[in-house]
Amino acid sequence: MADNGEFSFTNKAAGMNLVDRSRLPRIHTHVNKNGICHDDSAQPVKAQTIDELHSLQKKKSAPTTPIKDSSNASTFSVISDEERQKLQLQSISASLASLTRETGPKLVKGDPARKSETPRVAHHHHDYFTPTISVSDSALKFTHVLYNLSPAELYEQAIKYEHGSFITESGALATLSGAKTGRSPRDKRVVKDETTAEELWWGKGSPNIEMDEHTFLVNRERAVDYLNSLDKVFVNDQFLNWDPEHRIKVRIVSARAYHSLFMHNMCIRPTPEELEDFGTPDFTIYNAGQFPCNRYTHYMTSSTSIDLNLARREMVILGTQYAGEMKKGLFGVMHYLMPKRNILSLHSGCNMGKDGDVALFFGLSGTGKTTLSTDHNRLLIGDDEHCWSDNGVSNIEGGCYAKCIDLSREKEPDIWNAIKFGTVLENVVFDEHTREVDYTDKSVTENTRAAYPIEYIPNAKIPCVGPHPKNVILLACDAFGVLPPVSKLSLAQTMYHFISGYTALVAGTEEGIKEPQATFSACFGAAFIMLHPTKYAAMLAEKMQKYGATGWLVNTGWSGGRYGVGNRIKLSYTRRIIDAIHSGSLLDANYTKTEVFGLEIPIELEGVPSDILNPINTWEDKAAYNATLLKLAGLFKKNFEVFASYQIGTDNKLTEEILAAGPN
Ligand SMILES: Nc1ncnc2c1ncn2[C@@H]1O[C@H](COP(=O)(O)OP(=O)(O)O)[C@@H](O)[C@H]1O
Ligand SMILES: C=C(OP(=O)(O)O)C(=O)O
Ligand SMILES: [Ca+2]
Ligand SMILES: [Mn+2]
Repeated sequence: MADNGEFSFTNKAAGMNLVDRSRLPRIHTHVNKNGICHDDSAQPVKAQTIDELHSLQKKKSAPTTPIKDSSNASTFSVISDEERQKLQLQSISASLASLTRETGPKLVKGDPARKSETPRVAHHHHDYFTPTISVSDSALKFTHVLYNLSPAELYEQAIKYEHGSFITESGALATLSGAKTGRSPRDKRVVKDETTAEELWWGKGSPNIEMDEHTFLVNRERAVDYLNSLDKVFVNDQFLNWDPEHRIKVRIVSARAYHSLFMHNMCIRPTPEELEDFGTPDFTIYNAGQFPCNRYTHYMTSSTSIDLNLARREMVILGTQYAGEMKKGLFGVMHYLMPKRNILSLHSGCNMGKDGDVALFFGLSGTGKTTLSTDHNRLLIGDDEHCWSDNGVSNIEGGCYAKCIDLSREKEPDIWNAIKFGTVLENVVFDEHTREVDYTDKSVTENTRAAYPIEYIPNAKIPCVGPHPKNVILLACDAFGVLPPVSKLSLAQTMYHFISGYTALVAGTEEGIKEPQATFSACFGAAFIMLHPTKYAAMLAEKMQKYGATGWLVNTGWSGGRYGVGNRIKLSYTRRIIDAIHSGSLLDANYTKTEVFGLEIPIELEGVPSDILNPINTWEDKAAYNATLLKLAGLFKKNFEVFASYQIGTDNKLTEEILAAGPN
C-alpha cells in the first residue's frame, strides 16, 4: 500500500502497529465552562442518568381495556383510563375466581419484573378486592396479568422466561410444546348434564367422553389455583368467526407467553376499539399447561385432561402444553354453538378464485387442507375451520397452523415466507449458531408446526368471508394406494364419503401414532364434532343442493402401491387436479367408472400423466391391487354399519341413495 495518504494503514513490517496513530487527524473537542468535553456533532440527550435515558426509549401508549358494563354504557366514554383498568382487572379477577372463595385474586397489570409497578397499582386495588373468607397466603398474593400483549412483548417474555424459546434466522419464535407434541383425544372430557345428555353425540365412535359437573369444578379449581399461584398469567381477549352476526368472544388464560402468542395468531385479533367494547367473554379457556390433573380425581385416566363444560362455557386444560389443544378445543365449541343457529361448522380449508368461486377442502390432519387452500393464484379465506351460513362462508379463525415437516421454499413458497417475525414455530430443530431451521429433522416430533396470522399469506382475503361454495373437495390421504387421485362425486357419494371420513392418519398429530394407518373419522373431524354426524351431514346435503355445489374426492396419498411400496402422489400433480376443479375444466372431462367404489374418474387431465388417473395402472402387482381394493372396501362397509339405521335429514330418497353410494 502506498504511503502517500493521511489515512493509509501500514502493515509492511512485522510487529509494527497496524495503524500508525501519529498519522491520524486529531478529534477536536472544546472544553466548556464546566470542564467537560463534548463531541458537538449531535445534540446531547435530555437525560441526566442512565435510567432517565432508558425511560426516553418507550413512548407511553394508553392501556387498552376490554370492559364495558352495559349498565353504565352511557358513561363509558367519559370514564378515565384508570377506571377502565379497574373494570378490566375486575372482569379478569372474576374469571379467575376460585369457586370457594367467591372473589377472584388480587390482580396487577404488567410484568412483575418491572418492580416499580407493583406497589403503585397494589395500593389502588386494595380497597375493592377484600377477601371474603379467612385470609390464606394465596389471598394475600398478587397475580400479575399480562393482557393482550403484542408479539414483540410476548417474544421478550418467552425468551427471558421459557426454556427452549429462540429466535430463528427468519425471525420466527421457535418453542417446545413439552412432553406432548400432538393432541390427546383420549383425555378429552365433556360435562354430561340434562341438556347435553339430550343434545350431544355420546357412546360408540363419539369423541365426547362424559364427566360430571362436580369433577369439572375440581379440575377447574385446580387449574385456577395453579394459575393464581404464578407470578403472572397471560390473558387474551379475542374473537372467533369473521361473520360479524355470529362472532364469539373468547378469553384465554394461560401460563406461557408461547400460548398467548399462539392464540394471538390463531384467533381473530380485536382492534383497540373492539377491545374497549369487549365486555364479558362468551367462552373462557383456563390453560394450566404443564400442571397435571390429579389421578385420584374421578374420570381421570392419565395426568392430562381437557375438560369442556358447555353450560358454564368454559374449558380447562391440565397436563399438556400442546397449543393445538386450545385451537381445536374452541373448534369443538363452535361445532355446538353454530348448528344451534342453523350454521354448519366445517373442518375444512377454504379459498376463492378471482371470479368469486369458492372451494372447501375437507380432510383430516395431514391430508392437505392447509397446503392446498394456500394457493398463490387464489384468495385464502382460511386453512382449517369455517362456517357455512345463509350468508355464505366465514373463517372461524384469524390464523393458520401449517405442518412444517419437509417444508420446502420451492413447493410451498407462501407458507415458507409466512415463517417470519411473529410466527410461532413448534418443535423444530435449528442450527444453534445460524438459527437456520432444518425442516427435515424429526428429532423432537414429526408434527412440527407453524402458527401465523392469516395476513402473513400475501393473498389472504380479509375479512375472511366469501360467497356460497361451488366445489366441495374431500381430501383423503389413502395409505392403501387404491383410491384414484381424483373422482367426481354425486351428492349421495359426497355424503357417503363425508360421513365415512376416511384417511390414513399421518404420524404425529395425535399422540401414539407412529406410522400411517387407515382411519375413519365422521365428517372428517370426529374428534371435534359435538352432535351426531348425521346432523352435520344433513345440513351439508341441504346446502350443497340449494347452492348447486359439486363434490370431489381427491387422494393426496399413495400411488403405485400401498405405503411402503408406492409413493405419495406428487404435490404438483395434486395442484394441477385442484386447478382443473377450480377452473371448471374437469367438470366437462370424459369419465369412466371404477370397479367396487363406483367412482367417476377422468380419462385425461392437463399436466397429469393419464396412466396415474386410474390407480390399477400404477400397480405392478394387479392381484395385490385387487386384494387391497377389496380390503379397503370391507373397511368402509364395516365402518358405515353404525350409520345404516340413521335418517339423513328429512329426505328418505337421499338417505337410501347414500346407503347405496358406498363400495359394493
Ligand atoms: N400430493 C399432496 N397433496 C397435499 N399435500 C401433500 C402432498 N404430498 C405431500 N404433501 C404434504 O402433506 C402435508 C399436508 O399437510 P397439511 O396441508 O398441513 O394438512 P392439513 O391442513 O389437512 O392438516 C404437507 O406437509 C404437504 O407438504
Ligand atoms: C391442529 C390440528 O389440525 P390439522 O392437522 O388439521 O391442521 C390437529 O388436528 O390437531
Ligand atoms: Ca385437523
Ligand atoms: Mn391444517
